[in-house]
Amino acid sequence: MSGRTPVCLTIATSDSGGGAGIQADLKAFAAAGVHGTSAIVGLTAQNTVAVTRIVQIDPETIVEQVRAVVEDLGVDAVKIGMVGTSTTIDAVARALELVPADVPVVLDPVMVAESGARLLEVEAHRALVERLLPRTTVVTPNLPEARALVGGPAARGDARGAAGSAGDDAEQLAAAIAALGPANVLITGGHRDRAEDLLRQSDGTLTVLHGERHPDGAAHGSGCTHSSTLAAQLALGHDLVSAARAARAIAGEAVRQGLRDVGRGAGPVDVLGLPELRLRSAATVEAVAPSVVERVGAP
Ligand SMILES: Nc1ncnc2c1ncn2[C@@H]1O[C@H](COP(=O)(O)OP(=O)(O)OP(=O)(O)O)[C@@H](O)[C@H]1O
Ligand SMILES: Cc1ncc(COP(=O)(O)O)c(N)n1
Repeated sequence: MSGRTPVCLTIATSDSGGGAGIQADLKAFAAAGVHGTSAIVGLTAQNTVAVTRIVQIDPETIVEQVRAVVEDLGVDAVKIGMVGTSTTIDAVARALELVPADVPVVLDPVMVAESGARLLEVEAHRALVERLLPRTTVVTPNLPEARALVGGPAARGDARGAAGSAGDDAEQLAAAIAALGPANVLITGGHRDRAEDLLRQSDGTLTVLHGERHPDGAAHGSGCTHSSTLAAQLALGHDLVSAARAARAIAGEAVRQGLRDVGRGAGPVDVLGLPELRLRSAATVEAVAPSVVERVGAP
């Protein structure tokens, strides 16, 4: 990577609760030390308990956001998150034509929220597979999303109930997804017993990314944080295996230190280490305050 600050672009949807989506992506970019930009394709009225409204942004505005970023700032890696509908997927596919072909694209095929709400219309599955997967450098489904990509049931409850074990079908699923066009497939392990990720590279090489599982952490936004960190690591010039290891480690840590005291449902991950930041900013304020405080007049 040259001396220029790397730029990452997230093409995704806003989470008003700040745990997932665009908000999680920009935090993950900042935590990785890259400049984050965004093309917002939709809005959710969402908190840690429910998603109560979803609105799509019009297709031309989606394309224009990507154009504005690409033409001026340049883009070193793209992350795609919740896209919602086939109309939006079509706009995202058109927007990707503005991104140079050698720029890596990480696709997190978001389908169902942690709180259970459906985030990708069922009839949009096909568009996602046909329009986005062929331009994808790494697709990062969790186990239920992996099953849905190859035509299985999409409901998160299905896979939560059948949380994977050593004998689950991640390897076969990764091979079947690879046949749909993405260069590499990374099946994330949040819904498996051991929180292991499985990376299948374009040459068929399989790598298991181990890490501690944090059952008592807070995981709303773990997938968004993972895929954005992966994109940022690629933008920084790291090879895919190193980037995937870093994404696994950082997402796991963000779950471990997740904000269980925020919201009544599944709390948001914390990729920045907010308690530590709070201490540091208090110390900074302490350090600069004497130089800016001037007492004028009598009490
Ligand atoms: N409880 C956990 N402990 C440790 N690591 C975790 C845990 N849950 C998820 N991870 C890690 O976080 C990353 C994201 O995985 P996950 O399977 O949760 O994605 P996801 O289901 O797509 O997330 P989301 O529901 O936010 O879209 C992976 O690297 C995974 O191993
Ligand atoms: C806008 C948006 N994007 C992605 C997710 C998935 O994240 P999670 O499964 O952790 O709820 C979400 N809930 N909302």
